[in-house]
Amino acid sequence: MKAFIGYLSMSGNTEDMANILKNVLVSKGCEVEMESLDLTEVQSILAYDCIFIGAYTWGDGDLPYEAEDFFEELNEYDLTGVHAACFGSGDHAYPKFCAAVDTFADKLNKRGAHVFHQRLKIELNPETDDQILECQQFAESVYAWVINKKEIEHV
Ligand SMILES: Cc1cc2nc3c(=O)[nH]c(=O)nc-3n(C[C@H](O)[C@H](O)[C@H](O)COP(=O)(O)O)c2cc1C
Repeated sequence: MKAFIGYLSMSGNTEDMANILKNVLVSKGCEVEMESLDLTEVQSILAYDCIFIGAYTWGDGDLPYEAEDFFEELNEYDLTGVHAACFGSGDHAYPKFCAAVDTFADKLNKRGAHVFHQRLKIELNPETDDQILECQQFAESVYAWVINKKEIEHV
């Protein structure tokens, strides 16, 4: 399976999540490409078996500024057949916890992608054993979901 992980991270928390996801996927034998979302063109990620989109939340539940071009570009594509999963770090001190994760999941869904039902939201840095496990289990669940769906589609 080929996976793409695109993320935005200002202080490294979402990036640490992305690295945990990557390590699990690599351990499953996946080929993983990872890059900052402000460098990503939507066209270039359509061929992956699964795309992971990660972002921290800014302002009052807003997307990071650097995510806006990618987010707008999604409007130009039909994502039918694309498998996607969303993740990000946030802070419960703000009223709209990890709202950027939902904004991305909703947009991908509207553009026709299959979006994994669970959204991975971590408080600040994934540093406790429970938080790390949650990230690892998320990657494993998404992996199993994609493999399962692709097998069904190919029957
Ligand atoms: C000005 C500002 C606004 C923020 N707004 C939100 C918010 O609305 N919701 C949220 O969950 N976190 C919010 N955060 C917290 C960040 O999302 C959090 O610190 C996150 O861990 C940063 O991730 P990063 O290290 O990947 O950049 C805000 C942080 C700052 C500095």
